[in-house]
Amino acid sequence: MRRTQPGGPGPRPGWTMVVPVKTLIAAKTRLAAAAGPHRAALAVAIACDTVAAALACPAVARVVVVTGDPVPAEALSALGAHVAPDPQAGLNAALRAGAAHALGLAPDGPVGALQADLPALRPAELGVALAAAAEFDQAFVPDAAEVGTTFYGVRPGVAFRPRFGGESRARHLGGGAKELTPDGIVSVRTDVDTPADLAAALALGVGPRTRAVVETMKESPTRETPS
Ligand SMILES: Nc1nc2c(ncn2[C@@H]2O[C@H](COP(=O)(O)OP(=O)(O)OP(=O)(O)O)[C@@H](O)[C@H]2O)c(=O)[nH]1
Ligand SMILES: C=C(OP(=O)(O)O)C(=O)O
Repeated sequence: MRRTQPGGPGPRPGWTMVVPVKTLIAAKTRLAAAAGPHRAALAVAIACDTVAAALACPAVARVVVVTGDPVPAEALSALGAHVAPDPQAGLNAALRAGAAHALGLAPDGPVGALQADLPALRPAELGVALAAAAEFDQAFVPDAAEVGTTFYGVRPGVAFRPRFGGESRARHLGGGAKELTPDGIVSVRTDVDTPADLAAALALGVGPRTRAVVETMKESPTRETPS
């Protein structure tokens, strides 16, 4: 989906959000025991709720999903995301490929990387984070545990240098990005990797797709989620 400025030609100014989505066979392994046969469906649902919330944020002009898997590619493209191929060289390479794709779509816009595992994401809270990020050349939002990162973004014209993976908060700080922890962005920081994270996101309120898969997990713990 390509949004245009009301009354004006060309792409709407605003953030291009790059969202990386792993091949499903390798996704959400820390939820394998909890999700059983629903693990892949849960990964897709979480990514869909994340992308739907990002697309509903007025500061976001478009979302570029980077994935090598046709299943999330189809589901996320149906929501209105662009899809770029995964170079299959790890998370940061995928994000850099997505950012290059983003610059092809909107050469003068800010570019952000957003994790795909934020099922409780609220568009207004993402808007607070993006407004704060726009004040700095490079900025990031640490995850709730203050170990990893859920968002990293750069102003137009600034080199996009994501340093995700493991203890990425420290690497983003070391790379000179401004850490953003304003009030009112808890949903931007609530990433879901473990069963405890999923419980925290459910307490906050997840999107409808994640909610539906979690309900199926409770009702049919051993039967695969119907597609
Ligand atoms: N396109 C792409 N996305 C990736 C890659 N590695 C990780 N991701 C995504 O980056 C985010 C963080 O990934 P991880 O925490 O490493 O993986 P996960 O599937 O969420 O969880 P675990 O399997 O439990 O580690 C998620 O949005 C993943 O889908 C990659 O090589 N390519
Ligand atoms: C990849 C990261 O996180 P996680 O593995 O916790 O999703 C990160 O925080 O950089």
